[in-house]
Amino acid sequence: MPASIDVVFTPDLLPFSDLTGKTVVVADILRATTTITFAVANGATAITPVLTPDDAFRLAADQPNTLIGGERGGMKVDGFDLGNSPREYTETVVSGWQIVLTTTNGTRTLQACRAAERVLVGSFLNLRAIVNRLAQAEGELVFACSGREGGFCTEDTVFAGACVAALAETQLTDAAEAAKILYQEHCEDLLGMLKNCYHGRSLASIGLGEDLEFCAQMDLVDVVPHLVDGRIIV
Ligand SMILES: O=C(O)[C@H](CS(=O)(=O)O)OP(=O)(O)O
Ligand SMILES: [Mg+2]
Repeated sequence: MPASIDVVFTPDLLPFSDLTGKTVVVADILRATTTITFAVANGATAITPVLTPDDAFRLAADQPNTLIGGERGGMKVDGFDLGNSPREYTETVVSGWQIVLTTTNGTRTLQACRAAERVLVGSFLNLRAIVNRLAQAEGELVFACSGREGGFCTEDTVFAGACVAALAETQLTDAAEAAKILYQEHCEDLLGMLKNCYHGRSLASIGLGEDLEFCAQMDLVDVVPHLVDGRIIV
């Protein structure tokens, strides 16, 4: 069991946390870490998070068997193979392919956590698998919420709180305690929480409401994606 748990609400707060030697779980429920989880569960060989579309085009140009995915403003970038909807990342589409991914919030958070000892990728889709892995971890555990354009978001914090609630008997920071309370407020209706939160309403307004139902699914897959040398693998 981890010795302590902290929750960092936005990537802008990460520079104030020394991640050295710690286990970090990155959360971007809407939608990057849900998409990554589903893609690797469906056989994507690796996912490389990058900051910009230009970085993505440059990196993919050097590598065979590579798809480029991600969004800006929630929509697929011109010239990309895939957007940031997890529903696009089916076995038929991604099995055997590596993916270069850039999104507004999630890939930025993944990049910001590289100093950590280990970086895991969490979502409701693999919550049970993440909790089982963390129950065997020692040392300090940090949940890095991706938030939205530097601000707080409910859905990532609720996910962190769900994990905190499952990891009993661990010392919690005030932020981890607050995340647990927010989860307890929403645990009976995760889909309702996704439909009501700012990001969920914004995705629905651009025709991506079906993603909310997808991202609310609990324990759909049994994988723990993790970052190794800048690439996410299982
Ligand atoms: O694609 C998403 O859902 C968001 C984009 S935005 O914040 O809605 O513009 O990106 P993510 O990095 O997955 O939060
Ligand atoms: Mg997000």
